[in-house]
Amino acid sequence: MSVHKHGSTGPGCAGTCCLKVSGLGVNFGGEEVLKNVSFHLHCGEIVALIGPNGAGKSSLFRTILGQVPHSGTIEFQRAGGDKTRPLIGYVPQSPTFDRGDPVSVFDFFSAAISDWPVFLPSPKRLRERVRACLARVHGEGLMDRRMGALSGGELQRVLLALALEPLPHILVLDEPLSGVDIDGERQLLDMLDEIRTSYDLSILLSTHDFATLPQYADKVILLKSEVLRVGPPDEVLSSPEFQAVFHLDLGKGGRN
Ligand SMILES: Nc1ncnc2c1ncn2[C@@H]1O[C@H](COP(=O)(O)OP(=O)(O)OP(=O)(O)O)[C@@H](O)[C@H]1O
Repeated sequence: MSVHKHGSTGPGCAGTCCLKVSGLGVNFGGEEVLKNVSFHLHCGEIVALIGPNGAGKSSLFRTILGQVPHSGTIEFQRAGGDKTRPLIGYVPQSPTFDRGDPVSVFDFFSAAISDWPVFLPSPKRLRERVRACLARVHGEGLMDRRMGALSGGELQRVLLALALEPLPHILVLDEPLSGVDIDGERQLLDMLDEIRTSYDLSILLSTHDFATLPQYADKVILLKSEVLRVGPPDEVLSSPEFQAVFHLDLGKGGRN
């Protein structure tokens, strides 16, 4: 469980650049879902992607993950100018589990990170490994809980722990706050803040929760097929582009 440090400042970049997306375009069956999308993600930054339903947020994430053909470029920068693909941890939009499902957090986790058959007694070292992974999100106590019995916030923590094993360079989270209550939301956001500092991660997440953006996001990207506005949260939330898209005037601080 090493802590790694990221690359150097990229050309034309004020900060230490980790991901550079330039002129990105995605077309699904003739529909231009993403058009000329450009932005930079710097090391240690939390960048929030906002936009209405169907704006292309998930499509952008899947393109960065290498799952979608595209035009334009996606460049990664790592320590020592190494431009090989970095590890990306991905938390998809929250899956649902049957409330009666007997699968425990340990079963779910160990099936994902090892090939040990779940019907055999688990070796102590595997339990220790899963416990250490869950400890990254202060979730050791969740290990023997059933997946179906977790709250929205607890489920997000388990998925986050999974995305952090092995430790990625970039963490991508698709709407991590949906289905999470106010307390769970606060815990999750504090945890992301702690994780980016402890592990020197860059975090890219999408959200429909604008009120919390000024407290945790370094930068906000307003997307509606194309980037309509990018900048600090206060600036984006009080922009005419934001008002035109959401018909909301949140003013400075992001609260109405
Ligand atoms: N595999 C696909 N094939 C065809 N069209 C797709 C595919 N995936 C997404 N789309 C379309 O691309 C557009 C953008 O969808 P996407 O899921 O990326 O938006 P989103 O901003 O994540 O929306 P939401 O906030 O509702 O999750 C939508 O019109 C969607 O129907």
